[in-house]
Amino acid sequence: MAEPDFPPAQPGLLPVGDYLDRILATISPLPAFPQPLMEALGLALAEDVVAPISLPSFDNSAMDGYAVVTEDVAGATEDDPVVLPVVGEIGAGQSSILALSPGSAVKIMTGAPVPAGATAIVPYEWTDRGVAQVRIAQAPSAGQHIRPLGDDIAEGDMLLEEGTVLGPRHLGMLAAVGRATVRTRPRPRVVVISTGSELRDPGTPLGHDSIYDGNSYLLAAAARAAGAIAYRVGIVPDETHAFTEALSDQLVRADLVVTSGGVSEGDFDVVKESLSQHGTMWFGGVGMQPGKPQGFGTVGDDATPVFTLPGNPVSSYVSFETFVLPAIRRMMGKLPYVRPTSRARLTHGLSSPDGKVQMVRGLYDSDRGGTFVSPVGGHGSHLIGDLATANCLIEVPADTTAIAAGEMVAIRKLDEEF
Ligand SMILES: Nc1nc2c(c(=O)[nH]1)N[C@H]1C(S)=C(S)[C@@H](COP(=O)(O)OP(=O)(O)OC[C@H]3O[C@@H](n4cnc5c(N)ncnc54)[C@H](O)[C@@H]3O)O[C@H]1N2
Ligand code: MOO
Repeated sequence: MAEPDFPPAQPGLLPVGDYLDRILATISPLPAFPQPLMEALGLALAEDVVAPISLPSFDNSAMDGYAVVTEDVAGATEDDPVVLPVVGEIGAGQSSILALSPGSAVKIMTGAPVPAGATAIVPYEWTDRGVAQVRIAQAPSAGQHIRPLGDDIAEGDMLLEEGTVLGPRHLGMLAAVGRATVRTRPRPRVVVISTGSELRDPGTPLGHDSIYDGNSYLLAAAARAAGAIAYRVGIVPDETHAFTEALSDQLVRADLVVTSGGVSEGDFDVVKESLSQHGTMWFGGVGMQPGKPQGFGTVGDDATPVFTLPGNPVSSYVSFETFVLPAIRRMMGKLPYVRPTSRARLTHGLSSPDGKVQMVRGLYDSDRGGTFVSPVGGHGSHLIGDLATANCLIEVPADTTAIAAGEMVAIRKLDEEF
């Protein structure tokens, strides 16, 4: 990874776009290597794939029937059928009969190689299905039901360009042309650590002063949904040595680390305290609400990128969406890095702080009249119930303080593949 290039502690808020640009300039795509096809599902190709063979790789029959010479059966009708001797049978996977002599027919199955000299296939339905000889009651056109060599793919064709994200149909085609492996960028291993002495694991008793650790699940699930391999490390208490130890233990298996909590101004903000010693870590305010307090840098011998996200659940999630998701996609070589925006009509007016991009949780719905979006819940960054109801973020620009109902806004659809 490159050295992060951030301004020294600056008085104002760093604009969202500047912060993201600096993050992406620090992150490098992971080295590519050949992977078996089934491991490559959802990964970006790191090579151009050229067809090593043609498909079909030989002329073959599209029907179960008889291979014939078209001229021999040109006059065949229901009332005046043509009768030909059947000189053999070819199944799929058999090339026992290499050539057909005029005046005869060969039984042939779907997918079987068409013998040289045959110019059409007569389907069973046009015949009496004879074994020693066959009665043909309809004339095929030249080439009928023959799938010619190279009809689909020609050897040397460009099949898939570098950067293509491989889906089931791509993998099917790669296998069909004989590729067992493809060079792809692997899934980054993302370690998620949540900090806070008030946190408890779901399924354990809750004290009157404790809360369940929702964030490590939220962030690890978001990392997995983004294509990463997510390791959810349990809770680390607000103690500097505990955090430092947990981090150094985890670095061996991490391509990227995400922490939650401990980055604002509190007396127990251990993440900031522990990592501030690192020359490459930047902590500061970003012009976004929720998600103002942020930290990013690289740590350890391998310069592993670390994102320290704010602890409020909605802030953590919005920060992940805005900064970590693009970093994971860059590591995977998946373009675009940033989730695209689309337009929707606002059903209710909303207000927004001046000088910060506001990420409002929204619920969109599309019908023939267009896409409409309603803000969900309030501004509070603790409102995880509302976050779970939302299916998009409404992005309000930093210089906009109010938007009236009926106006068009930019939304990011959270559950859509891109
Ligand atoms: N004096 C100031 N106080 C705060 C400021 C500020 O500028 N000056 N910024 C506020 C903003 S904005 C945010 S966001 C939070 C960020 O705080 P931290 O990152 O230090 O997070 P914590 O204090 O540890 O926790 C905040 C909040 O979130 C809850 N939390 C934490 N971790 C989890 C988790 N894993 N699962 C569920 N909930 C979690 C935690 O209990 C707190 O309620 O700081 C503001 N304060
Ligand atoms: O910016 Mo904090 O992230 O509002 O809640």
